Amino acid sequence: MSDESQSSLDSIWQSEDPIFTNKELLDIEHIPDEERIIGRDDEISNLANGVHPAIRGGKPRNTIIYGKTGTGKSLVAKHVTQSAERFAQKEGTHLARAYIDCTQTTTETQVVIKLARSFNDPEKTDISVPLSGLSTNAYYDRLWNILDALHDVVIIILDEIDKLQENNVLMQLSRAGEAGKLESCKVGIVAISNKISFKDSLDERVLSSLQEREFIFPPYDANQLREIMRHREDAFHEGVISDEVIPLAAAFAAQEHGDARKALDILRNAGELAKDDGSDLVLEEHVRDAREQADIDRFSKLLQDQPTQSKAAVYALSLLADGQKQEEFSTREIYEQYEQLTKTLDIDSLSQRRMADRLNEQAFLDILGITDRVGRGRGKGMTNFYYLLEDPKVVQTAIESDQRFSDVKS
Ligand SMILES: Nc1ncnc2c1ncn2[C@@H]1O[C@H](COP(=O)(O)OP(=O)(O)OP(=O)(O)O)[C@@H](O)[C@H]1O
Repeated sequence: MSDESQSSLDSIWQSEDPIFTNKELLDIEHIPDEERIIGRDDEISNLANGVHPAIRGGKPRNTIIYGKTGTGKSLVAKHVTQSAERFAQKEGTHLARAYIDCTQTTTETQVVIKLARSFNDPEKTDISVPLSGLSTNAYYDRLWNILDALHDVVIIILDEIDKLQENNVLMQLSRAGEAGKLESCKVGIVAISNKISFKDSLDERVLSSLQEREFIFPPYDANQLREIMRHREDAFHEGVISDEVIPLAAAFAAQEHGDARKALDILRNAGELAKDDGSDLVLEEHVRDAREQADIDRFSKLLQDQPTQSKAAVYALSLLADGQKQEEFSTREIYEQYEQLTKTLDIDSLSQRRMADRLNEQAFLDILGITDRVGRGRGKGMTNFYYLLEDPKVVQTAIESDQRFSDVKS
């Protein structure tokens, strides 16, 4: 390596970040201090009231929290249980908590292993919890023994509980005390879900013990989103974000059902884009670009595991919707576009009916919407009309990240 390139690297390493002083404040995993949590006082005290008995070793009340994505459900659950753990310690109560992300830990056995390992202290119990090799029942036995040996009370947060593949674990955990599995330790569950309909899949007995308390977290309005961001402004150097940045990011996130995650993502990405541009200031244009990038990322993620045929059907709809006033298109209109597209892509063409099935699946994933009404033209019966839930350009860019689609327009 030449001396010249080494010295240019040195100057990069030595330089200070021109935009951020403390970027971690904008990380999604970051749990902010109490004074940075905005607009959730009622939700915090409601949950705390249910957890309260645990401070002195009593059984916390099981709770289900519902609400759309980015409404602070995980944050409030973590904050309240963390604070309870600290307070209980002062009172001499052995309170422990565990957090399970059910999108990652999806089977009954995985959940039990994770809980047993997180509540265990092998030096104090002599109980080992291997990562594999035991039956699910044997893992349960170890979990109950660990809980009785080490803890007066435990609180288990089950985040995105609708992603659990097996509900038996909910039955076991919520009824462990009554069923005589535990001698002294008390168990409280805080279950979190984006979907109210998740209850439909539960056994009556599990449901009645899980939903001793039930809350719905409302979306944030633009004022609250502004405040949430203002309370993280010290992630940036003073004076670096121009005046319009936070209001604009708040307005974008408010359009998206008041999602705080989205607001903070836009703010962080706008800072990154400003840095990449070599700009000393974060400007309105960076916020606009960050928003578009956030939408593309979200859509790419939604679509990444979808089969090519499903992407082709959605892409056909996006081509129709692009640059037109008309927003909804009938199955027939989309199918004509889809057939041309499959020729360009050199892939098989499904029947109209099977293509429509693919579109219907995408509605389930929140990629598009469907209305059914009388079709255009005379003598038409009821037919489905489809519309995109995102700007067609964003949808196209997201799908074009799949190599097969990258050359369609050229
Ligand atoms: N009231 C709030 N004050 C400050 N920051 C917040 C607030 N609500 C949410 N946030 C921040 O927004 C991000 C998303 O919040 P959180 O993960 O709690 O949402 P959620 O409702 O659990 O969403 P999901 O259902 O997608 O998991 C986190 O970074 C969190 O710190």
